[in-house]
Amino acid sequence: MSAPTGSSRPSRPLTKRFGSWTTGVPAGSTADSRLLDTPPSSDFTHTDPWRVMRIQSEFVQGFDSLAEIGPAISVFGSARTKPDSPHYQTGVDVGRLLVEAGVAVITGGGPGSMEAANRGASEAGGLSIGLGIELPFEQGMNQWVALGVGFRYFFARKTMFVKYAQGFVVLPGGLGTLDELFEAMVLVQTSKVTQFPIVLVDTAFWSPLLDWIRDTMVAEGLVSPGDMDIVQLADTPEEAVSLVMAGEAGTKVGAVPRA
Ligand SMILES: C/C(=C\CNc1ncnc2c1ncn2[C@@H]1O[C@H](COP(=O)(O)O)[C@@H](O)[C@H]1O)CO
Repeated sequence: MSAPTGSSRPSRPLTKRFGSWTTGVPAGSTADSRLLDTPPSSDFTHTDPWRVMRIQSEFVQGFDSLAEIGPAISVFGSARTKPDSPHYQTGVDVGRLLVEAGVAVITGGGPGSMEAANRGASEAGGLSIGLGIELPFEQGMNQWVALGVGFRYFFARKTMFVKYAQGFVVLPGGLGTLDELFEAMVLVQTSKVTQFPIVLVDTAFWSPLLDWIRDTMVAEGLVSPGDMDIVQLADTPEEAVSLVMAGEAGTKVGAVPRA
């Protein structure tokens, strides 16, 4: 029997995901991946314009949910950090100190360092926010999130991390953390955001990356020497929070204030 095609495709059960109803999808597939993948046939292409409505709804939901959170700092870091890791305790302390400094804490809402920062914020009685992401393997929001917003699309979610935060604290992490860090660095480098401190926690972890940027990218003229000032290094939660709250790093001379 041949595989069903086009509109004859069997319907799938409805599944509740992140507060909105969606049709179930094959394992390993997400809305993000289906949008970005090359379509197997032209039938599929015709559904892309309608996805704009879904994408739009993510921005509307995000803007609506976060409009009144007040000052906030986004905290990034590994989803794989274990609770007994020193990085986890650093995340807890960063979350707590940010709340004590008077700001809300925004994370990706997942496990590891995200959970740690949400936990610190929550235990300190502050606003603990998680911006969850639909992943092929189901992953709920961590238990320390008080205000959770779910996203299907990484790009919509990333907009929220920047738009609703006045700075970033970045704990040790992997590719996801690097993606978020470099997005923020490029936004400052290109003056898309101003007065946006980005603080990397743990000099030993981040120095090899910064050395490579300086010794290779700057040396080859691919990055300006001044761009190294976009990020600052810290070794303790106190230092990280002090730097991010000072809010001066990454300021681009002549740039217009953020709208
Ligand atoms: C890997 C595992 C779960 C992943 N769950 C995630 N939930 C929410 N946000 C995530 C998740 N994974 C990555 N992110 C985002 O990227 C950053 C961490 O990525 P890294 O590669 O671990 O550095 C983080 O800031 C999130 O925004 C199972 O444990």
